[in-house]
Amino acid sequence: MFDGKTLFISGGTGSFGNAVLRRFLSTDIREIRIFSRDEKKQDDMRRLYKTDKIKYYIGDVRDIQSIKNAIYGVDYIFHAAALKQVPSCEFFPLEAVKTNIIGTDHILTAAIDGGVKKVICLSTDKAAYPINAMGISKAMMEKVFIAKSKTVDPKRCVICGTRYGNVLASRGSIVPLFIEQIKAGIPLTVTNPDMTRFLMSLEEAVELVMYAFEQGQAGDIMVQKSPASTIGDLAHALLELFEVDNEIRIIGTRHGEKLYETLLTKEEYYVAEDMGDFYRIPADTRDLNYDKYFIEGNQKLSKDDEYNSNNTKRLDIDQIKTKLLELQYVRDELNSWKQS
Ligand SMILES: O=c1ccn([C@@H]2O[C@H](COP(=O)(O)OP(=O)(O)O[C@H]3O[C@H](CO)[C@@H](O)[C@H](O)[C@H]3O)[C@@H](O)[C@H]2O)c(=O)[nH]1
Repeated sequence: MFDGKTLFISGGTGSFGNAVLRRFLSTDIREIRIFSRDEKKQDDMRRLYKTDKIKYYIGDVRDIQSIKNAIYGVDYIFHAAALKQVPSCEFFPLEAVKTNIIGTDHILTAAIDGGVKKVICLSTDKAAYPINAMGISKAMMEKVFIAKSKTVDPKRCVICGTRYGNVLASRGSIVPLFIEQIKAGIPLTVTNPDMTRFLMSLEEAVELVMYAFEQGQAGDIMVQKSPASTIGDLAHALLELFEVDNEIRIIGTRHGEKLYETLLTKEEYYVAEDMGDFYRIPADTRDLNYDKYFIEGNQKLSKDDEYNSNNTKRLDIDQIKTKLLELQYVRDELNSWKQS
């Protein structure tokens, strides 16, 4: 489906963008446009990939003109640009509003005007029952793309999204931090050992976006069924893999953190379509004339549960080790550790 097509990735210099590139570079895709703010990271990628298939665009989703300048001839968009760190968004919530909410509207407006055929917006479990500024801004982002998807004929442009949990070993996340601490011989800083998180690999995150690309209809949010672990078990799994016994230091929950994450709220679980390895949360297609719809009320709501990191499949320490060893990054770190 991507043969001869041009794909635009906002926030394309991040872990997700690089994983998409690894998947597409050997295909017959015509062009991949990396759109981001950071010229240094773009330059690093230019040197790494050394291919004409990738074109680099400096711009910011906060500035719609910079998107318009880069969107001519684009067929599809993966919209990954975001402020994604929970603690920093807690201190700078307006920055999250500007990038995650208004930036998404800019991407969608430019996409519709520019004749883009499909846009996949990446969201997070933290958008479900959100309690922190990052999650609240992502929840609003979802509302923005669902509303926007109704303003355009899907034959012209389909707008949909994905929601996923913690991506193992993504930049700035807990696995690289624990590995750095192990290598430095210092205590592993665990916020709360009983906290649970959904665990996905980067490849699974790309798989979910590809699934949304193939199956997503206007306004859909696609969710991948994922296992979870406690943070305490994750720390122990890494200690066992590296065969070390660093102290585990409990540092307490950080600003805006939840004890567990939700991928489907109770209300969504009720309407979601089970698609095997995935759930599809369809957009509510009713209009504002609610009196037409009174018989469609959600009478069954109370009997169904939500889908969260406490009630999904829980990995034990051995299973976490197996999952970690699937990651090239962990294997590389482990090899260089064993050689040193
Ligand atoms: O020193 C630390 C830092 C974090 N944690 C814990 O590790 C887990 C994961 O933390 P982190 O890797 O920082 O990710 P999250 O804050 O859960 O957020 C990530 O995962 C989300 C999906 O849930 C994405 O939306 C975010 O962009 C991404 O940063 C959490 O339970 C933290 O409490 C520790 O135990 N010790």
